[in-house]
Amino acid sequence: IRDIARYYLATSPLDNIPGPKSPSFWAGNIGLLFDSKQGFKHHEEVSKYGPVSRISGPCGTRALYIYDPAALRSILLDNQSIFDHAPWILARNQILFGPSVFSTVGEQHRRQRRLLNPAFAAQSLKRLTPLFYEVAHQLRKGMAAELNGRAGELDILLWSARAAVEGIAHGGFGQSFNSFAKTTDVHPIGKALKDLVPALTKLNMFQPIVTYFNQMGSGAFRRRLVEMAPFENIQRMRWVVDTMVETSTGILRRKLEDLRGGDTCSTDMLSGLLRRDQKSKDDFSEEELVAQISSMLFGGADTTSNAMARILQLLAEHPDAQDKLRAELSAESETGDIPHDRLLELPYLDAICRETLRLYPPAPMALREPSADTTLPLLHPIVALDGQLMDSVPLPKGTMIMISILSCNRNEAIWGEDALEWKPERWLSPLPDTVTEARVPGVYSNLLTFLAGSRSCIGFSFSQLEMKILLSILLTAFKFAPTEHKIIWNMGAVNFPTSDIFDKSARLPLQIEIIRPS
Ligand code: HEM
Repeated sequence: IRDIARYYLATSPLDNIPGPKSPSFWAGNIGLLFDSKQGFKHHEEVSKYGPVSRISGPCGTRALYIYDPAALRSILLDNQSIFDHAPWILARNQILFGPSVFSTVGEQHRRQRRLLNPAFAAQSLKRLTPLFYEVAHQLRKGMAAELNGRAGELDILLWSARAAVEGIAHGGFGQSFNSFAKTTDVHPIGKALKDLVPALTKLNMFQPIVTYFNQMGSGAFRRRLVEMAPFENIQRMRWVVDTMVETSTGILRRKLEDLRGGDTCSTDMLSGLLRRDQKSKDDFSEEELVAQISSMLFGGADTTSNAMARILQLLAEHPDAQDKLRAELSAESETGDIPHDRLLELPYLDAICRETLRLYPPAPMALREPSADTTLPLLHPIVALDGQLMDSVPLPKGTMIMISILSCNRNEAIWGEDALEWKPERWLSPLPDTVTEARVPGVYSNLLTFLAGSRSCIGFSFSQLEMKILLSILLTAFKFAPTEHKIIWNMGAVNFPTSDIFDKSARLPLQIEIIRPS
């Protein structure tokens, strides 16, 4: 209690940094920044205070909102050992996935990334090309069957989600969840992955106590507590986690059986990993392997499907861009699927992907917490509340940091006055000097979409290849147009669209015409 009183009564160097008023003591600005309806507007409001601003975390705690490139370099690259996930996020991820890259730190995290990296290297990904084409053709066939030879309206988010889950299943594990089958045969993992983020959001109020929960008694005792909890959302979450564990365990067992049975041909990532693993000294334990499988399922499904749906919506709204992309793809695919190397070279396809992932990053923010007092350098100095110019910000240990991927990618000081416009053409000529000079620490094209450093997205090239293959098949088979329904993009850990049809669940209707029958 004394520590809590001291925190609220003491002044902090952060009090001198300008920032917005807190809309609520309990949720602070963080609540609004994650709010599905008001989140985009609040990001815009907060970003106006500059590339670093003081915001409120839960229960009136001090937090920072950051999109200054030098500060981001310090957090994500130069001092990443002191900037990691907050303990409660690691504890939550441990419950959701087990000991995977999402929940481990330090040497264990580095070892896991070292073991996983070869599976995501360019040569390994190239071998996934036929597997992704198989998924893309299944997607095209499924959509064409649903349209039954006529133009009609389809929920493109649903079809993108099916393709993304199958992409991980085929490319990641050499298996299928029957996502394109009639509903009764579909594996429940698709629904579990779709339910995970909404269920987590509804459990937000329990998140700060999750660290203590993880320290209570044995695993069996904690499991019993969860089973007895009289909350629908906790029971929904239990079903999601159980489904992920059962599915991942099943995937691993089947794969091990195949390899013991002499399978030397499978090119999926898990086969490659297990073949190498048999020779490695510090290889994964079975528990770690199951945890990585669950993490790949989660990390790769929702992000990629929402990104795909966004690209198709933009193409529907920009028929000129759609025609131009179709012309580029059609010219290359007259004799069949576009070969891997050629596909990655296509300039307009690449520009469409980069521009969409710049303006609409599917995961718009990331949270971090320094484990020691430190100072953040700034590329763009700010004027403090006492009138002084600050070119660095003192940062007390334990401060919640919101890295705004969204505001960094939309920063007009870097991208120019047209930063808020969707302009694929900007990628077809050299980028402005302000972009290169800013040295944004992203692993992808001066963008923060896939973050940077030791916790950058391990699947970013995987998702690029998968999306390009899906687009190459869809654009040459169908024409996309908007419907009369209004589409709203909602803020969240991963942004998602809803429309005014029936209810408020995630969907994105588009009008689709078949232009090349299979
Ligand atoms: C458009 C698609 C994707 C986007 C925008 C995206 C974005 C991100 C971001 C921003 C992070 C960092 C989160 C944080 O530390 O707070 C991340 C981490 C991660 N992503 Fe992705 N991702 C995408 C696709 C994928 C795919 C396809 C996979 C797997 C096949 C994947 C697996 C992961 C994993 C395992 C991590 C955790 C890495 C670590 O902590 O070491 N992601 N992703």
